[in-house]
Amino acid sequence: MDEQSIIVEDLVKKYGDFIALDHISFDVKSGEVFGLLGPNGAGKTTTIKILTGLTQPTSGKAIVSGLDVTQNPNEVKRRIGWISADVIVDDDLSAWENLELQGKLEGIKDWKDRAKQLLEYFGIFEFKDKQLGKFSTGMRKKVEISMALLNSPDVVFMDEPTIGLDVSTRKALWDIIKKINRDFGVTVLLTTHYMEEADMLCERIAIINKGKITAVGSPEDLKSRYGGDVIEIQFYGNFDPKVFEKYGAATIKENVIKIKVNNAESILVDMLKDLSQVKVKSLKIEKASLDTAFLNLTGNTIEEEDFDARKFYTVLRRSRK
Ligand SMILES: Nc1ncnc2c1ncn2[C@@H]1O[C@H](COP(=O)(O)OP(=O)(O)OP(=O)(O)O)[C@@H](O)[C@H]1O
Repeated sequence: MDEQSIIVEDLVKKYGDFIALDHISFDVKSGEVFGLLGPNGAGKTTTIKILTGLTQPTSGKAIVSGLDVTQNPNEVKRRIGWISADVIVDDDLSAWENLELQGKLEGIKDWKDRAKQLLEYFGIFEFKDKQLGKFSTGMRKKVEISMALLNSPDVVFMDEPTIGLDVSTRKALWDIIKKINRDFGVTVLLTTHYMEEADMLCERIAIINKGKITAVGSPEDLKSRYGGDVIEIQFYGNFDPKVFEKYGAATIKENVIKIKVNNAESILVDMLKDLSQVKVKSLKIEKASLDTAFLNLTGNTIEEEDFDARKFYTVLRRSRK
């Protein structure tokens, strides 16, 4: 299936003079898990807000599930689900009451059957009357996803779905996202600033930085196009760099040379003869990663300081309640 669930064309969003989205374009195929990967302030949330009809673009086109969001925001809202730290779930209500509220607010006639089906699917139906605030983080996420799937959406938007989660809950959530994508045929657009998450979860990724999309492709594609492997050789004593510089762009520091190549394994085979002429202390291969692709594309890494404290504490507060 190659039909597109989301089409973004030349989208611009300005807040006063500030350009939050600078002519971005990408599309998401039906049934795909697609990721917007970028640091804080890149424009990920702004993109989701436009696609979910929460804010208007300054210019450009945004089509979701065949409809222009700016012209049919309410119909689009009926066809999508949304999960984010800002989505309101009430910790004082039970899982069932939260679903009921969602069902009634959205005017979903068969909400009861659907809610039962979803809670059973996630294996938490027996806890339906338990107060949401008493759920574990993992179970709570299942309720949040059930709420997003209640209206049988075509597309689910997830804004930083795993922010603030511990590693094992994060990985469990990746499995759930993959499973709902497969079992319900739902298209998923998620935002993340975790490289590993984008790599593990997304069929395709758009790298977004300072309001611009710098590349779109599968993780493998981006790694091979922009990542590059690195061969690091440490020598005993002096060596002639020219012998190794011919294999790729090299950086030399004391008795260590790092050579950037496309495919380290095949280059090493060619290099064997040269290596046999010198005394090698150690040899290391660093395979291409999304980190190196991101660095090469944007000139920056997604640093820890990039971490969004506001969202993190929202999640933390909830999980503690
Ligand atoms: N209502 C607003 N008024 C002014 N500037 C805004 C507004 N909303 C967002 N911005 C700015 O637009 C830029 C993009 O913000 P956005 O929230 O889309 O980024 P993001 O990639 O989702 O990062 P985050 O994870 O921090 O939300 C940021 O520099 C932000 O400060």
